[in-house]
Amino acid sequence: MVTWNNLDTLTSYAKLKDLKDHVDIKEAMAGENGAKRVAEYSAPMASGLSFNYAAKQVDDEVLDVLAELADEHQLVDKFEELYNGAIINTGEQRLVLHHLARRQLGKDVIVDGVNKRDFYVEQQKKAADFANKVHAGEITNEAGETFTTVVQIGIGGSDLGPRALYIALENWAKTNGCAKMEAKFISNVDPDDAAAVLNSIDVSRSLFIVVSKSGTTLETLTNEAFVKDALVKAGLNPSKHMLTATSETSPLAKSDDYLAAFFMDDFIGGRYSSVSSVGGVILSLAFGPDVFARILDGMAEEDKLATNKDIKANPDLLDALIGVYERNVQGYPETAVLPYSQALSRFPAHLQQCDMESNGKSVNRFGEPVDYVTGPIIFGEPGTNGQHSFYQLLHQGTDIVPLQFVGFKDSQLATDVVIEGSTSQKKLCANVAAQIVAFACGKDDENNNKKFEGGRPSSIIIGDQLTPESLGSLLAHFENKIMFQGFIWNVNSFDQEGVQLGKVLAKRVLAHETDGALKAYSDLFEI
Ligand SMILES: O=P(O)(O)OC[C@H]1O[C@](O)(CO)[C@@H](O)[C@@H]1O
Repeated sequence: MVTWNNLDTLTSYAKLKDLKDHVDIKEAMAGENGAKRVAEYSAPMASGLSFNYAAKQVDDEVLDVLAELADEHQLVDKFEELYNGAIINTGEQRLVLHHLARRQLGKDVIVDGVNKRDFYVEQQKKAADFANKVHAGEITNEAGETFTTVVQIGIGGSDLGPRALYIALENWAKTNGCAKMEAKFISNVDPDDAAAVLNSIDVSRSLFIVVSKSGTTLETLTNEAFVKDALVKAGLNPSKHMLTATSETSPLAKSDDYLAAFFMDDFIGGRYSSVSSVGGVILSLAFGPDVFARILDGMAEEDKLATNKDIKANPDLLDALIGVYERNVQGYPETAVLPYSQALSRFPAHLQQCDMESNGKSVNRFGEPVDYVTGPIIFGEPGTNGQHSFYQLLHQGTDIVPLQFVGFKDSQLATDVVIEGSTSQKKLCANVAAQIVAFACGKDDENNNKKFEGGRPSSIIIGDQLTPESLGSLLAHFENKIMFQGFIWNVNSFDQEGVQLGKVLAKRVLAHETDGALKAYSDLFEI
């Protein structure tokens, strides 16, 4: 049995606090010692990735105390409880089972007589069969033509993860002969979003997946109606073009308006649902079920590493612990995620939801206020574009922002040219290497304006190439990191009351049930 305690009750946390500013990264990363750290401070991840933390503000002494904290706080035992079906989501009294959708880990979890692993696998098979039939031309439009495009209608967790994964593999799939259908996404209730997507496709050859776990989200239901209207205006029968991915208890599940329905359940939170039916259907249609299965394999392999009690062999836990040291001991309020990979352009957006919706909490899992800071602000952009934007603040601003770089030795598409002695890929890699050292070591100058203090911590996840497997491992790494941080802060990372309030108020505005400031703002828009 594990015990759930606040971070500030731990002996190891008191010890950790004594290690504030213990490591001067500028000094640690200088000369041969820096080279030694790069070689030593590296934890293998799944799919050939590795987590290199040489430029983080840690040394063996800090790492030892972080290991003590992991033990004292029973972090790996808590993970075990989670995947074996304990009620970890205390706010909503729910199990947290997204790891089961990756088909591995733990005992069978039976709820109301249903084996949950079997349920998720069954839904994956259903999506695979459906996708295979669409690709084989066995499921067509009413004119007998094949479907060429699939459009996901969803928002938040029903959009960001699947979209980030699709973008990550879109061009890889084209180069590797596994691009089956083009995918598009409609999320915003701004009519320009749906209109722009509809204008860019042949609706008669398109499938639309209405993705909503609850089946009640205003934006998604509005966009569904928007698309149905376009189908009807084009003389098409919406029920021959629309699919749904939803929970079995949602209003969408009871409708006959869909060509097919795929299910998930309340035990997989929206932001952790990318490889449940929420992302599984569109990714299987876009790339084929085999590619989707490869993403799952990459996730499962990384999940296994997250069960290691040795923090140096558990990169997800180690990353989480270092992040807590930076947030709670060093007092850094943000973290930037900086992939040096254009294919990962939407990955930071997905992580923003995953991390901030999970750990942006002020009360512990029992509803009591906590006396320490919790989740950091997450933001990011792909490098090198970010370098020409907000890196100025990262290098010379008054706040220190810990950085999480991601980079690959090889490009995805293998189309490259040598210009002035190096390929574009080499230039990309040179930039990330240079940035890590520039942030850590800085640069002295007599002119203060040109002086870089350095001492700015970063880590890098590095791999050979972004493939379905490494993408899956990368996603699982961050999901697991966020989960471990939630355990450390003793918050419930699996509900999101903070985002529900806006939804309720918007409905009140539309129903004209407002007064005071809400009415005044509504009037500004003549609602
Ligand atoms: O899948 P649903 O039920 O439409 O919810 C969509 C999203 O709405 C939220 O509740 C808040 O935006 C997210 O957590 C969730 O991913």
